[in-house]
Amino acid sequence: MKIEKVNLVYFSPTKSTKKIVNSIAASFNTEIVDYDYTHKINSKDVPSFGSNELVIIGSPVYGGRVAGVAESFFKSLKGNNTPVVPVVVYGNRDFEDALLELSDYLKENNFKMIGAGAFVAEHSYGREIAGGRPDTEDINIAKLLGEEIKKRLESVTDLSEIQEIKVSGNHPYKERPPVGEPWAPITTDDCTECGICVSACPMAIVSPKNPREITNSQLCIHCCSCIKACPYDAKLFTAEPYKKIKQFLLDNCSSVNKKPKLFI
Ligand SMILES: Cc1cc2nc3c(=O)[nH]c(=O)nc-3n(C[C@H](O)[C@H](O)[C@H](O)COP(=O)(O)O)c2cc1C
Repeated sequence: MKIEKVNLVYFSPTKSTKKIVNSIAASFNTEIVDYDYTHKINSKDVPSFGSNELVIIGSPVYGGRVAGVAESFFKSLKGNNTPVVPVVVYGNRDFEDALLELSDYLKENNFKMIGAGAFVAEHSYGREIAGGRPDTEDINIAKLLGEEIKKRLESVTDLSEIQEIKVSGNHPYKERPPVGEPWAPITTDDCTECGICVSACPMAIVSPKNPREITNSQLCIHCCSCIKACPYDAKLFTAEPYKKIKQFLLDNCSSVNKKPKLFI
């Protein structure tokens, strides 16, 4: 069957998910439409897709699930017997139920899953955990997934000829952590007020007037986009919950680097 367009739809505060979905699309020599929803995840303006389009949908894994702030967005995407490749990107701990969850939302909305993947990237919480990922090997594996999907689509005349894919994960999904006391990054004296963090924050809570200030800590999703974007390393987390998670990650997830997992 002929694919007229490839759509990339993703939420990616620290840009690893963006890299992976772009690499999967690399082998398609057709129109590629980039729907980067990182800075408009609460938008009601959500695209719907036709049966001759391929959609590659990506989310980071937060707590073994699809990023919570993006859940409603992913649920609102509409297909029309549209081939889809759901992708989750995780920081070398585990992706648990995230890929199953994402694929469930898409199947409920008239998408047909023809391939899927869970990829590893540097953990948002620090370079010590899977630093440098996705690396060349990860990118090549993402490209390979794209090539495989392309071949599969080209080899059939109708989507019904492609067997639906099963991914790993459990029902009910892992519970999201309870909402505790809010915590947000602090700013050190190295801040030059350049404002890069203002544009990096997907929740728009770094004050444009004073980038040292977080306007609403309750909205902080701890994605680390401001921390990673700062050229002066002037933003960091010092809160206790962060320290605990970071220590856990250093103790358990920093020595053995996991491989991407493809479902094709
Ligand atoms: C709040 C939060 C929770 C996370 N939970 C997990 C997790 O459960 N398992 C894991 O391996 N990585 C986890 N990570 C790491 C991210 O999934 C990983 O860094 C991912 O590459 C981020 O995607 P992005 O670069 O597209 O923003 C978490 C990161 C954050 C910020």
